[in-house]
Amino acid sequence: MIEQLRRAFSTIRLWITTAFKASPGLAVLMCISVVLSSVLSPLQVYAIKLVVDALSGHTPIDPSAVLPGVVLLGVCLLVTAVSGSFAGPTGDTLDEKVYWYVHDDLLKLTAGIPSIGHHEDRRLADRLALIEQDRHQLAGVYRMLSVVGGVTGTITVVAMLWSVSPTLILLLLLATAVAGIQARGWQQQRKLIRTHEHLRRLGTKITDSLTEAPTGVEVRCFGLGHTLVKVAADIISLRHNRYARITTRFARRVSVGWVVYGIGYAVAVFWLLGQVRAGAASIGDLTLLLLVGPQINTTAQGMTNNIRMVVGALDSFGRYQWLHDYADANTWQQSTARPPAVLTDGIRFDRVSFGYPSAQPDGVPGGLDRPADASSERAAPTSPARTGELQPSTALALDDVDLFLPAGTTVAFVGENGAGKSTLVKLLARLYDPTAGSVRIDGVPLADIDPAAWRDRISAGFQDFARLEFLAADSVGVGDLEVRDDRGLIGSAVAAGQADPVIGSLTDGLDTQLGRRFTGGVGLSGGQWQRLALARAFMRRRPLLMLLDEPTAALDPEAEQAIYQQYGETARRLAAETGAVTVLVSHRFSTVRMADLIVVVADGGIAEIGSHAELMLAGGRYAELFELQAHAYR
Ligand SMILES: Nc1ncnc2c1ncn2[C@@H]1O[C@H](COP(=O)(O)OP(=O)(O)OP(=O)(O)O)[C@@H](O)[C@H]1O
Repeated sequence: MIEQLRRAFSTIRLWITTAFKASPGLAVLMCISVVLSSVLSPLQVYAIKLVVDALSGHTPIDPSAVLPGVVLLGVCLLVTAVSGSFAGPTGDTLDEKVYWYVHDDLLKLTAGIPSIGHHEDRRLADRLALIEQDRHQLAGVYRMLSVVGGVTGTITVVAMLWSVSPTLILLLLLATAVAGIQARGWQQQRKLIRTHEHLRRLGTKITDSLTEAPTGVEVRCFGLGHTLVKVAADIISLRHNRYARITTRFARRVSVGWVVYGIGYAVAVFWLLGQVRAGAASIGDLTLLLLVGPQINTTAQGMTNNIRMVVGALDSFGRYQWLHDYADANTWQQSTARPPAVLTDGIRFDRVSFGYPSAQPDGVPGGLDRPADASSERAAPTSPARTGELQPSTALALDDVDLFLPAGTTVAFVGENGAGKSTLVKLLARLYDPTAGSVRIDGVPLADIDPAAWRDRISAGFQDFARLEFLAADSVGVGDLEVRDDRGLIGSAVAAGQADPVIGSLTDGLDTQLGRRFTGGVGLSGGQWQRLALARAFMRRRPLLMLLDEPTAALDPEAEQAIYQQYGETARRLAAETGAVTVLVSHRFSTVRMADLIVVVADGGIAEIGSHAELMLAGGRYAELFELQAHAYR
């Protein structure tokens, strides 16, 4: 209970502060405008009643009796006109500013998480998408003030109806009941949107695969176009049909409700007319009821809209708060140790087990008829374990691994697809923390080392390399941000990564814009992109760890040979300078055999370990695979 209150309080605080942080001046202006507009509208009606009462039954007309009503009406109209003229543009500008503020904040939150587990977390993806869709809900505190305005407006209408006859309050109650049905429909629509978000994302993803270049080739070769269009349409229409059913059901109920209200209002007018005839009510009272009539249902709808808006905003800000909590729980702030200047002992896996977050039960996307549990929406991720980052997995990619990588050595990981080689590499880069056990750097747990400081001391080349569509110089230079503009170092890295021919083929050399989507941008082949990625990896000057996870898969044999020669030289130099460990993942045994230590990974564990000569002598799995490949090349 206390925890829920604390969360509600921090959500409301986030709601209030967001608009003021995004644009304090505009937020204040909008607050003033909302309060004014909520008070002025009922006041105008009251002013008309004053005028009518002053006029009726008084001949000749007494100007002094009419004056207060006329002055009040004039002031109301003037202030409404002035505040109305700036409210629209001010509100739009504030909405835009809040949207971009939240957008930037979300990017900072997600980019600030040092692990990559959150990229695979369905709950995070759902919430990010919902926040994006609900951006108008986030647009500020002045909407909260409209609730205050709504309450003021309601009290005024109640007072006016009461002044004519307390029985007329029944009209407001009737209108509120109808508006309540409308709000309930809206609530069900929102629930459906929330619980079916994964279907929308799935549909969009399939549609994207039809329009994006990398997938477009296979979609055409396999003639998948029509099938995928149908699958996407089925998924989207499933969500749409459920939504439409709710909309129609509630539209019917609400229409009936307003017809009943209309009849009630007509009865009230005729009843009051009778009262006027009988001298029990004034013409001013009848005028007031006629004028207030349309306001009764606007007030009732305003009231329910306000409740709906508050609930919606609390929902959106709850999600926004959840993301803040998620990021806080995953920043690894407690990791403050510095990596060693040089590696003297080595890197040790100490009883390491690991399961991917997406292999957690909660990470499995809901099936078409099994939407995500909406009740989990508001639960706060108070610790990494609750975010799914470190929960024990049902499917372990690594199971109780003990492994030592001595300082100054080159170590090769070999094994079948899915054995766990890349997972070992990811743990070494601390892209995830182990589920159990620890990775130690010269005896210090990697989990205690500042992730940014550790990444500064590693260099990496991956099979799934990034195609950074920047200027060619930047695409390489960002490999070490501190020296990203140093053309001398970039030139050496380009040479080491065998990317000279790539840069040489570009019209403006290093100053060429990469990426066909940019004006004057140049498209590269897969192998050319990979050479730039390798050059980027060579930007790091004193790494303690070089990670090469099949980094040459897209290269021609000549370039691959040259690259490994280069890596061999760099590994020897670094081993002498920093005691660096070079880790190589490869399926090519001609490359693997050069390593000091070969680790055969199988089923998430270590099957064999030793030098090429030792493993060949042992005649186990490595020797078998080596012979198989050597035979194929003979
Ligand atoms: N992001 C992920 N989410 C869930 N499971 C994953 C993820 N990445 C890998 N796995 C699973 O973890 C296990 C080990 O995968 P890993 O990528 O480490 O294998 P690998 O030995 O590098 O294979 P390959 O030679 O094909 O690259 C596999 O069962 C794989 O399906």
